[in-house]
Amino acid sequence: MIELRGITQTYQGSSGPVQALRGIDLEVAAGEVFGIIGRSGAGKSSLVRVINLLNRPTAGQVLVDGREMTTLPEAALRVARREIGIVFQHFNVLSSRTVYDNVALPLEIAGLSDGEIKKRVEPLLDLVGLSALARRHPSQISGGQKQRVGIARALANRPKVLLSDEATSALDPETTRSILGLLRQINQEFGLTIVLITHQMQVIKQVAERVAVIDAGRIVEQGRVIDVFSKPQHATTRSLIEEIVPQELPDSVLARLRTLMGASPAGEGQGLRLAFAGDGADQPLLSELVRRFGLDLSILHGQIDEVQGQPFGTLAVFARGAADQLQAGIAHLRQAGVNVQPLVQEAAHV
Ligand SMILES: Nc1ncnc2c1ncn2[C@@H]1O[C@H](COP(=O)(O)OP(=O)(O)OP(=O)(O)O)[C@@H](O)[C@H]1O
Repeated sequence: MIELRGITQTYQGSSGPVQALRGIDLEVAAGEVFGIIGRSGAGKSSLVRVINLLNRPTAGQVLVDGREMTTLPEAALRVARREIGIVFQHFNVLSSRTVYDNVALPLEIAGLSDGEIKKRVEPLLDLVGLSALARRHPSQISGGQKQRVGIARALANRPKVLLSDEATSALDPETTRSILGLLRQINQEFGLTIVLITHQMQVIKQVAERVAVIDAGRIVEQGRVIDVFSKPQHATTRSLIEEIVPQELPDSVLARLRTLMGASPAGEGQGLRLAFAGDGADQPLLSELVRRFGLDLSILHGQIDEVQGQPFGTLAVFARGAADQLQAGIAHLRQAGVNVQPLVQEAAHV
């Protein structure tokens, strides 16, 4: 649906050229929810402006639905832009217009009659849950409701792609969840392709199917969200994931680990970090360790979450038992796809 080939964007800064995008290649398939994540300054805004055709890239091609956009003349570009709806961080609703009139605006610009506009706006307000608030002004609704207006307005021209540019960054976690849920619903009901640009891993975790990580103007990693989360390759990806699944153990847990280690004979007790991701994570692995290998397990710390309906997270445990059984138990976990790391260094740091 969207294909970016070798996109570069160079700005003329006050102290020389700034290379904001350095050869971006990306493919977003029709009907998918694709996330692009990066830290401040990574090039996200520059990329948004290229995808929604507000900026022509310095080099490279943008194809939407197979059509090359970068070479279109201005007038054709304005029409093509209607195929890409966009939702902004600060909602960009017009305060002088009612909720209804905000959603109607792009249709007025496109020249539809009042009757046609009504036929489109009413179901959209229904979809985003704002029918009862149609006559209110933006000052009379909440931030989450404003973003719902933004989403309905973005859908008014029946775009093929919805671009979400930090759409939930100004919202609290609960409202973020409800807006992301709405985007997911729209994706599933209408098969609309959604591209989410964000700096929040939480957003990627909640709705994206695939993700690309942008860093210093380059895509440094991309793939299925569960794969990228479970085996991050790049330092930036790892630090972004750290925000949702912290790897560092609290001092109190480390102290407990040290006590348990001190109380076990050499080789018969081991602190372990178990990282679960995707398939196999829901097997009764811990009870197997107890039953089959006769191990005693103390759970020290843990955070198991869900990514695309699959368990994801880490568990820190202290396992005690005969040395050979301990090693056999660890091998069993690894065979089941659990990433097992000994907590040796962590314990030493207490
Ligand atoms: N118009 C411009 N002129 C010169 N440099 C620019 C311009 N716009 C962006 N840049 C630079 O390009 C780089 C990428 O900026 P961009 O705004 O795309 O990043 P971002 O990931 O969106 O950051 P943020 O999340 O902070 O908005 C930065 O180094 C920025 O300073």
